[in-house]
Amino acid sequence: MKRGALDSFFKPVTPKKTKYEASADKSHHENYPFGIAHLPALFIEQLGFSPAEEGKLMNDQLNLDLVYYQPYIPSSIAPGVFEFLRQELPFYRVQYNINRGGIQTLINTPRFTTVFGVDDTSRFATDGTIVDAKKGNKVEANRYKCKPRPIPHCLDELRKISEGSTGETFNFCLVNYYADGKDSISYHSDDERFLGTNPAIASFSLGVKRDFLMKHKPITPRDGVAVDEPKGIKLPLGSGDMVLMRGQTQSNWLHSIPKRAGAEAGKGRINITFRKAMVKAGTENYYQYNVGSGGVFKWDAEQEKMVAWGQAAESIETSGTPGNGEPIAGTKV
Ligand SMILES: O=C(O)CCC(=O)C(=O)O
Ligand SMILES: [Fe+2]
Repeated sequence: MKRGALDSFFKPVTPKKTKYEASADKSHHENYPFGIAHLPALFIEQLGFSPAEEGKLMNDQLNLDLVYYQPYIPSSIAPGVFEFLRQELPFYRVQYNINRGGIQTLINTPRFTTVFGVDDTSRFATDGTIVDAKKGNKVEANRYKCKPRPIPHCLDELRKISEGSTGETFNFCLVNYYADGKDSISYHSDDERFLGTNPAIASFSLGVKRDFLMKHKPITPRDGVAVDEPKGIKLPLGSGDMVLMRGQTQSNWLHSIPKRAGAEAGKGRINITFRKAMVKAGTENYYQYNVGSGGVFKWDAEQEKMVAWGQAAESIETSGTPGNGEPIAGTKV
């Protein structure tokens, strides 16, 4: 008898216990690669209508306006919500071309991403079709080059609670999955014109703790006199935490999740941001950089990693890139 067979005789294989009871109900849409499970009832119950802790206002620095909830999602369910979302959502590893000084460079987004929603000029009818937000009629076939899809139930529950507790409204949900310490997002601000002035962004963290760094944009000297920028900020975002960025924050501050080394570096983290895009350029941009034109990835609980879903892995590596060769505003590496 082979050793493996002997082992499994004495040690029955017990499937890894998940931290949540999967719901049989799923959200469906023609632009989802697969049905997306509803948020388990226990999580909805535990989330309630308000954050686990009251938010701390951080507005004592120049042009900074943050509310920091530590945590927002109760610690009793945060590990389960993390595991659930990592397991159930479709993810992408987007590649695109940029043109730097005449040289084409292929950019590999250093994290998994996914996105749901549509800008304020449109909405999804109950049958999943996109209709004009004002007139309510089916939108012209060429309104979008991308394939917008509604926010699935599991994320929409969180969106509704976030709207209630922040007084803001959101029509987009972007999700990042940082598989390990090598995944990151470089310094940027979410100040695209399609978000309008002073956009509010609710940003949730789940999984391993990662540092969220903020620094003020360079201040142009006034009357030839240099102005010192305020000192940088480091928020060690833990599972369940939420940061609401609003007011002048995006137009004046940059933020990043740097790569990290160390014991926790092998563990995953999910970031969920709710935003409000005003015009269709926002929809095109978000799908271009968070879905792209490559393959879908899904969490494999046995291999404990994201694996190519439903198509040959090679086609992901060789797929066309969404970039148009021009330097593109709003790219976030
Ligand atoms: O992962 C995070 O906390 C930040 C993500 C972020 O800044 C973004 O997606 O624009
Ligand atoms: Fe950001």
